[in-house]
Amino acid sequence: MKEELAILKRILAERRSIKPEDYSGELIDDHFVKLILEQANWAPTHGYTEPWRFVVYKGEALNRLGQFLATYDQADPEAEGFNQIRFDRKANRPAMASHVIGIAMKSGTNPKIPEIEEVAAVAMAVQNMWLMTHTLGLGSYWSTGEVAFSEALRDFMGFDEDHKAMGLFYLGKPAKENPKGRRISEIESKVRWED
Ligand SMILES: Cc1cc2nc3c(=O)[nH]c(=O)nc-3n(C[C@H](O)[C@H](O)[C@H](O)COP(=O)(O)O)c2cc1C
Repeated sequence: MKEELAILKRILAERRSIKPEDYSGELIDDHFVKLILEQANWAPTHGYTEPWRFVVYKGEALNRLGQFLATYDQADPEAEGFNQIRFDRKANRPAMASHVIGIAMKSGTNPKIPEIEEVAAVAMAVQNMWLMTHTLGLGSYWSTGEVAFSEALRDFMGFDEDHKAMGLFYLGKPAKENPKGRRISEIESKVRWED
């Protein structure tokens, strides 16, 4: 038990956000991606709604995703202020990863389960994936920003109006050691006990 506790504490504290710029470019075997996704499915939900939905992008699909992200950011190359360098950076970023997992939430139909609970459940599924990637020695991070929750991303991912897009989960082999974690304040400053 003591050993399990030490391992769990270490995994939770040492999981880091590792971005595509810090991936080696090596590909991860799909088998590991499936392992990661299986653990996402163990996230808890209220009422077994299991609202998480994913699309895995790999290979050429990463370039299609990049084109979508760059075009969402700057649709018109003829527009004043169009920045080609920025466009290319956005377009090329997904292909720096081995896989990118598109995250969506399927809206529930049970009025007793408000959307905030479904969002929380999807976030727990993502945390499961994040802990898995870290434990497998892989790098990952949840990328959001304006596009993450857009109908445009939902449509690009091929989900209908019953779904909400919730961003992208980048996956790759880290090129270097994970950075040290940082938190702004101690847990004590965020907790009040009442007795
Ligand atoms: C819901 C969510 C969305 C995030 N979106 C972004 C993002 O768009 N860009 C980014 O650089 N990091 C994003 N992150 C990662 C955070 O920057 C990161 O978790 C934070 O800096 C703490 O670092 P750590 O994950 O290594 O502990 C997101 C994290 C969460 C939980």
